[in-house]
Amino acid sequence: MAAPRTVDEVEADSVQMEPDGGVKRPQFGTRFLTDPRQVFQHNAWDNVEWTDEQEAAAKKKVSENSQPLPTEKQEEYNSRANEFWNDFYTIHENRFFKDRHWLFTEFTELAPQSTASHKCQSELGAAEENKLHSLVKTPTGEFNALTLNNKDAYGAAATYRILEVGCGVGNTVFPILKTNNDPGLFVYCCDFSSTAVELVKANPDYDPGRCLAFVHDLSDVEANYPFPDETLDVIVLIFVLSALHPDKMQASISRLARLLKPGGVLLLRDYGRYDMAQLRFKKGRCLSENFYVRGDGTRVYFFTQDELHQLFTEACLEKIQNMVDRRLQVNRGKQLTMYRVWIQCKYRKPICHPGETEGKT
Ligand SMILES: C[S@@+](CC[C@H](N)C(=O)[O-])C[C@H]1O[C@@H](n2cnc3c(N)ncnc32)[C@H](O)[C@@H]1O
Repeated sequence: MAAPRTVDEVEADSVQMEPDGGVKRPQFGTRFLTDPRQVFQHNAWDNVEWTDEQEAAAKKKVSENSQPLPTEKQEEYNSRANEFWNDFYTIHENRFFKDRHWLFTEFTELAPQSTASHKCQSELGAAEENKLHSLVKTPTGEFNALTLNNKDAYGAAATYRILEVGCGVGNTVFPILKTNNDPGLFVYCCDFSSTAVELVKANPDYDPGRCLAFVHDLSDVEANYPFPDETLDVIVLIFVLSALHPDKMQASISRLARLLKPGGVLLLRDYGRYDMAQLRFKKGRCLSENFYVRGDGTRVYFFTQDELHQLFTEACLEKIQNMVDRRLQVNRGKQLTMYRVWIQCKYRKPICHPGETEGKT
């Protein structure tokens, strides 16, 4: 039986969401705690500096709880990973994660009239056109039925294509569809939990003319996507890469990089090393270094900025942003302080101009 997660573990930044839930919230990193006596005056403080003692205590806590579980147990969590997430969504349905309202201030690529995209479109020209026409032919396997039944749902005519991987019940997808009114927008979203994908499709805001949700395992790098390589403007990974086994991360990111157009961007927000959620793990939950299994069987890794940089650059993507967000969240009612550590990255697939590669080895 899955143990319920506490709301403190919610990655959704729900605690610091603006009261109006609107999209005009300030960017992260703008509210600083200068007077410690004011700590309970706001829900959250940005760019909190950790003391050396705090860092050392975190390191000690992590090393105390780093005895890995036996191989058989590890194998079970690996092979049944999607079942544990199915159970999670069967219990919580769409009530656990909150809509990501910070998306548009942090990732302007998701907002309407993103200039990067349209520049990208015009630069691609004829080669891109050819790819568009192959959109409805390419998919195989489970996508064949979809192709035959619902050709328009593939976004063949779109001018701006976003893919969200590990979309859960749509807390990123639906805000994008609601906020971004670009008529050329098409949003693909996938998750390896069929329960989550069913919940996305059952949402009244799910519009097959603008969106396609499908079951897909990110770590299965041989599996097809319902569109060809080099056709996406944006890929979004929100707290999903951390759910993969560390051994699968590199191949998965490299596979995703192939889907991006030249000039397309990959956006990520995920757990950072020594986040409160990591420090709360007790003995017997560690799978390997900085990788844990929760009470409900779902897994989570805690990244450093360097590790993510390595994964993206190895996939031939170039850095636009790689920042750590150290936030002090405050539960004013309970007078509790919680130190959160998240990492936010933007990496771009380089645009290779004709002749640029000549002479390079
Ligand atoms: C922490 S939740 C985040 C959900 C969503 N991105 C959001 O922000 O609300 C992680 C999601 O990743 C999905 N996931 C985990 N491993 C995956 C994999 N190998 N392939 C596809 N989805 C995966 C889970 O089913 C879950 O929906």
